Amino acid sequence: MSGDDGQTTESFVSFGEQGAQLTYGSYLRLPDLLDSQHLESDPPAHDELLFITIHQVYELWFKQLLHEVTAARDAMLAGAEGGRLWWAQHLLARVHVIERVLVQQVDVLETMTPQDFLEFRQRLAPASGFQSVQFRELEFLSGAKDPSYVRRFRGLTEAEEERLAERLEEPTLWDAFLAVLRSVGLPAGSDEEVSASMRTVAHDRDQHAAVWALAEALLQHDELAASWRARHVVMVERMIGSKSGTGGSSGSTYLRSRLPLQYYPLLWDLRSEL
Ligand code: HEM
Ligand SMILES: N[C@@H](CC(=O)c1ccccc1NC=O)C(=O)O
Repeated sequence: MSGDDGQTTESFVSFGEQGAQLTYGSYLRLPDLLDSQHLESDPPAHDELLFITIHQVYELWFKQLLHEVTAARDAMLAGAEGGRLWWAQHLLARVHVIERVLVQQVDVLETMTPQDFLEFRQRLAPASGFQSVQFRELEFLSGAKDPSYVRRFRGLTEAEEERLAERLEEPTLWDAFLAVLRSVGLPAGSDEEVSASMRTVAHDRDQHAAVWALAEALLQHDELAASWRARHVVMVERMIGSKSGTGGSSGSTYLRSRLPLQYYPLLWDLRSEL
């Protein structure tokens, strides 16, 4: 801004300010966000705020991951001729960074001792992470569709039930990858065909650089999901040992049974065939 004396003075210049005045707090809906931590314990257990905050942060990142993985899937479904494989790859690279944050975030919750967790743990039953709809949506969208998880959910709202049913219907990231293979003329009708096509891709990276890069990005996503499961179960054993879970499962025994899950077994098998 130029004053009468010709000197430029520091001032807050408004730009693009139209209609209602946006503020930091109103844009980010902070009144709602910061009023969403309600403790169950009474008198309040000191560590329950951390427990709630961590879970809410996870759910926000799950929402972001669903947004990114869905867009990557759609870009891949259009095949190589869609011209957006670079975009899928770009988004999957972001997905990996977020997933690393999710694994590292366990460290924060692990600063809680088992004694401090037990101050409010009994108040949580029958709630449990098992009921995280977005976590299950991510598994389904990635390729691990298992309708039995929907049947085991308790207390789903109608909207949540619909979201899960839709995820069971719609194409997965793996379906989208098969569309990419077909779009470059590689057969992907059966597992054997997919494996043979992947050997072709792996042995001719000059020709198939984009497809190979996407396969590696899927494998990275799979590996990071496995890292989260492994990190979570170790934290669980540190917190509750071999006790059963508030969600009614055997606890760490159940969680360990999920460690071998692979979203893309054919991409892992390929390693033995190269
Ligand atoms: C003190 C910390 C934690 C403990 C002791 C714990 C314990 C457990 C247990 C025992 C289960 C098995 C289900 C049950 O019977 O309850 C479970 C499942 C689960 N938890 Fe946690 N958890 C903790 C923190 C977290 C955090 C921070 C998240 C992040 C969202 C999370 C997400 C999940 C998910 C998604 C499942 C379902 C896993 C599956 O079905 O494969 N948990 N947890
Ligand atoms: N299932 C845990 C409790 C727990 O961690 C939890 C409880 C309510 C909402 C989310 C949770 N997080 C992960 O399971 C337990 O058995 O101690």
